[in-house]
Amino acid sequence: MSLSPPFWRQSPPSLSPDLLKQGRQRQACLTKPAGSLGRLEQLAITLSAQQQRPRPAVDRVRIVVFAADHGVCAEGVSAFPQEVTGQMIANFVNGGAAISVLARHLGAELEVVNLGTAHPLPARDGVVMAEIAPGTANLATAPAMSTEQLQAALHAGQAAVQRAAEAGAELFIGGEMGIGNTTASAAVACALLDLAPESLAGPGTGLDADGIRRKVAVLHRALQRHRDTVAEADQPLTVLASLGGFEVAALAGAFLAAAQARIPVLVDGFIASVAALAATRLQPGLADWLHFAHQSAEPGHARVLAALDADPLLRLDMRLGEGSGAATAVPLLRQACALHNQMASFQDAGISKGQ
Ligand SMILES: O=C(O)c1ccc[n+]([C@@H]2O[C@H](COP(=O)([O-])O)[C@@H](O)[C@H]2O)c1
Ligand SMILES: Cc1cc2nc[nH]c2cc1C
Repeated sequence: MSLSPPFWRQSPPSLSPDLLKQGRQRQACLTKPAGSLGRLEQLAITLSAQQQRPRPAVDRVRIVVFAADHGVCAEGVSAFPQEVTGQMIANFVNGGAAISVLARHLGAELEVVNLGTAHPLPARDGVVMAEIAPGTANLATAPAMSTEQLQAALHAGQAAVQRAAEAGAELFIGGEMGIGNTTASAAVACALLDLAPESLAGPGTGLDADGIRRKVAVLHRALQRHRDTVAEADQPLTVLASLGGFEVAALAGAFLAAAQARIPVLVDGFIASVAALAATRLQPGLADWLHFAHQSAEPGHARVLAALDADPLLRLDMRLGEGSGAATAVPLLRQACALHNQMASFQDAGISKGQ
């Protein structure tokens, strides 16, 4: 009996050249000068090929917020205390968080997945309990997680996508919540991109200049501590295990699983983009399935987007996480689809075509 490889070893499907061509042809006959709807045109064409339908739609949007704590908080790398992660889980399901408001506004489904908080929380309605451990280990002094924990996080991402697919999701947004996760994400990006901590560490939730210097020093120590392991062959996975967070790994798993389920992904801010970077290093074909919603105010995000060759749709100086930047870009995707699907053609409207 041959065992199939784990889902993160399977390449995502490629986009149908026929549907891409059909989409381009449709855009060319709509009543507008060619190219005049700018990036909205390609957005609709790509969504059409991703969804394998000539008339794409993003009416059913699934937002999943993966939450977890980080041992590296012991180094004083965040402006906020660790208990905020658990407190925000309650806020998400009580409807008071920014992403709760945005999800309601969009008519999107919001799911919260608890991957493990420092002070374990009781089970409650509206929270998927998928605790791996009460947070990661301190990545400055030890591997953030074991291989088994990494695999559990990847599978938690896949399971969330399976629930989204069963609910008929037409677009997947992966959000995150984890005090300390800009340090873990910066560490992962430094290792994957071979960049110095100075170019990827930023204020996160609001560190001052002294705080950022401390964060940079912690990142230097972490990269030194893990330098032999992260140079190994299976790099994206060892980097995620050594330096990442449960929610970062779950996002990477979710993005890969979404592509395999042919669900387009709208990527949020710095942390989500680092997860996308690790996942595309594992499976380069994932890039065809990702739309980048915004450029966060977290300074390292620009570097990560450049490495992904991504030009995000919005620059609003947001730096919240939770999937909030991605949710903010959903109306653009909806408008791109409405224009593609509903505009009259030159022929139908009896309008003369240009050259
Ligand atoms: O998405 C972003 O670009 C982003 C930028 C800065 C901070 N965050 C959020 O802030 C938290 C991490 O910040 P910190 O300072 O605790 O590392 C975490 O819950 C993220 O969702 C998110
Ligand atoms: C209040 C608060 C809300 C958040 N949402 C995502 N990260 C966050 C960090 C803090 C501190």
